[in-house]
Amino acid sequence: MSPLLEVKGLRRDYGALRAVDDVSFHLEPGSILGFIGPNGAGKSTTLRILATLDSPTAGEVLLGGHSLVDTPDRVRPLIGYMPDRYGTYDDVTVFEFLDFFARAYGLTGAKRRQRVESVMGFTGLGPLADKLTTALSKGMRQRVALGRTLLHDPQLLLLDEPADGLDPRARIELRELLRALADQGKAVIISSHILTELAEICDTCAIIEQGRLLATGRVEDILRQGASVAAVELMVRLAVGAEADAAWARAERLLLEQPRVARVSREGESLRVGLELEAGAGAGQVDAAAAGLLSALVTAGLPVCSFGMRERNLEDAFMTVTKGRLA
Ligand SMILES: Nc1ncnc2c1ncn2[C@@H]1O[C@H](COP(=O)(O)OP(=O)(O)OP(=O)(O)O)[C@@H](O)[C@H]1O
Repeated sequence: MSPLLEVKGLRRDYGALRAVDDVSFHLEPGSILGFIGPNGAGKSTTLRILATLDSPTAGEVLLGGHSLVDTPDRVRPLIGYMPDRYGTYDDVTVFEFLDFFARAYGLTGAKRRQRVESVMGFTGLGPLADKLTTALSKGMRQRVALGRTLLHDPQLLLLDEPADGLDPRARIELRELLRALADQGKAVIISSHILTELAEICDTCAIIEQGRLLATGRVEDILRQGASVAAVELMVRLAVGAEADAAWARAERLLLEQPRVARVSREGESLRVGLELEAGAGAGQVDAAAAGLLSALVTAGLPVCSFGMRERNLEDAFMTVTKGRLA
């Protein structure tokens, strides 16, 4: 299948700052690309350029074979862009809001009504048609924003941090909507720093840091790229109250002093540890490294109450690809 979108050597300078630096990737119809990076990595700038709202300093973007830079008017009907801050207007209902934007897209008469109703049906907003947009929950406002993006039936969806601030249920629902859109043949780019969310929804992902793409490819391949890190999770019973923070900091320091420990992050009462191994290390070497770590921790007096290997996730791969500099 030929790519719907081809991004070649994209660059964007703001004065001396290079916000996007030689970014290249492509996207096929029906696929979902996760655009992963920390704050300030260049995700929004890239998406704004793809939405024709900003111009690149250098590079080329082709959408359906047409240049986005030279012929923006030609490609705009193919693009649906949802910015990270989406506004709704006071005193308008869900129907009025969508109908207003459908008019702005040039839809008229029965076709407009049919499109608005179809979008409300798809996003599950039908029962809320007469509700004021300001009275909706964040998850529902998010759907209104997504609905607005879909009114003109675009081929490429650019969604900037759409899962940000949503509760787990709203995220799952968003994921299902995006999957359905991909099944309809639309190409989707979704940016986020919620890595675990992206792993479940995306076919491919691109990891960006300081404007540069560090890795692109299928999620499974990216996971494999960092395969020289094994993930261990351990629970420790530490002091509570005033002493707690110091006790956790001591535990993290102790872990980081151990050979092969590449990184440590705290998740509730657990510590997640990345163990660095030789490329291609077998199960025996992983087990030996884990046993060595457990023995050292117990000897050092850390009250470990559970210890086990965990499946690697996109976060582990991200940490490997970025060498943990972004932790
Ligand atoms: N209009 C602008 N003028 C000057 N610098 C800008 C402008 N827009 C973005 N930048 C800078 O470019 C870099 C990339 O910003 P960008 O918003 O693309 O990052 P991001 O990955 O989307 O991060 P976030 O999740 O925080 O939005 C940052 O250093 C930012 O300060």
